[in-house]
Amino acid sequence: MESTPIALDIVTGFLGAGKTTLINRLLKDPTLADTAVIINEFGVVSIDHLLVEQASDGVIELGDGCLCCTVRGALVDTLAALAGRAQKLRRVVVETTGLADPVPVLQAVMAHPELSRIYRIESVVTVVDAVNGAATLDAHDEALSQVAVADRLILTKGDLGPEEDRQVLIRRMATLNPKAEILDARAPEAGSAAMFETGTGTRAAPPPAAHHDHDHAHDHGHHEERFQSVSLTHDRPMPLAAVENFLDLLTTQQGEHILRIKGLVETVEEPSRPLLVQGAQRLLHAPERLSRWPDGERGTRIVVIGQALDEDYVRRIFSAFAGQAAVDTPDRTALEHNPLAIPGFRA
Ligand SMILES: Nc1nc2c(ncn2[C@@H]2O[C@H](COP(=O)(O)OP(=O)(O)OP(=O)(O)O)[C@@H](O)[C@H]2O)c(=O)[nH]1
Repeated sequence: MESTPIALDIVTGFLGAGKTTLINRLLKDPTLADTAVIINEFGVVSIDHLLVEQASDGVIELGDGCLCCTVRGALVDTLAALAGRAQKLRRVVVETTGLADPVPVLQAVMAHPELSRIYRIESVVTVVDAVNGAATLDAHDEALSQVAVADRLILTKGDLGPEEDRQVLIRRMATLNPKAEILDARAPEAGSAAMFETGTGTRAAPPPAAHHDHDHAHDHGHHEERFQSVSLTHDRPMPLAAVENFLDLLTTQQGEHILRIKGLVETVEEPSRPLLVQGAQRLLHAPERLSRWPDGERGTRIVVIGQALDEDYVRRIFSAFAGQAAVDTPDRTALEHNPLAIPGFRA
């Protein structure tokens, strides 16, 4: 007798749109108890998996690189291993990086003789941020593709921006993908298993790519080359004010190049409780205090992902605020007093 296939759901959406936040809500839904979550990250310092609030054995982190490019093989291996191991597993949720195109991910599973038998692709859920969504769709083909292939579109951050802009974005999303249901992240279904249940049963085939008619690999090319990921680390506590000033200066000076900021900071004020800092494009979210260090390891680790980002400048201002003044780098006091004192500063 054939056993029931495991539901496979893809949660995608541009950098910082709110994928992890949504998955954390989902994991609290009791009907999702037999669910494994696979997380793929872009950037050498891994933070995402630390932020998914679940016993670590339910959450699997895939290595550095983009799921639709370098780590596709790792996903296939992970899915095969999960199927072999877990008798009770009913659903696997894959959170892609913000830059991934979900189509090649679906194709990899469906083209695999073994996996296509074990897994039933249930849905592609794309998260869109109401504040940055319009600008993101204008600037990044990846985001257009993610919206176009979705079964469900979840609109986040409706609490942050004007309702009028949100309505314009909803109309645009509906034009890009008339078949997908659009749900506000505040709706109860958005944080439950119902989000994945599209009512259409097994997808017969992966959806067509948004608007490319040429080879995927050539289309969006190599994310590792087009986007930079800068990892900043510091092993001593930093004053809260220094962290805030660093983030302010970073977004003021490099804002147009920044796609994502995410990090855990050890502060002088409360070293035992890490400060979670987050930003998406120019939007800096209010920092959050976590109750403990997720992996027990203290120290600051911040990832900045950008396009045409001035990496050297980012490192210099971080060093200055972290009190690691390098030769030629003014110290924090001088910077706070006069940010223009940074060597290489460009308006
Ligand atoms: N106010 C508000 N903030 C939100 C909402 N959804 C997400 N955020 C915040 O947005 C920031 C980014 O959210 P994440 O869930 O980490 O985004 P992500 O898509 O997983 O990010 P990447 O994995 O880096 O691409 C965090 O600071 C969240 O708290 C929302 O609906 N409202």
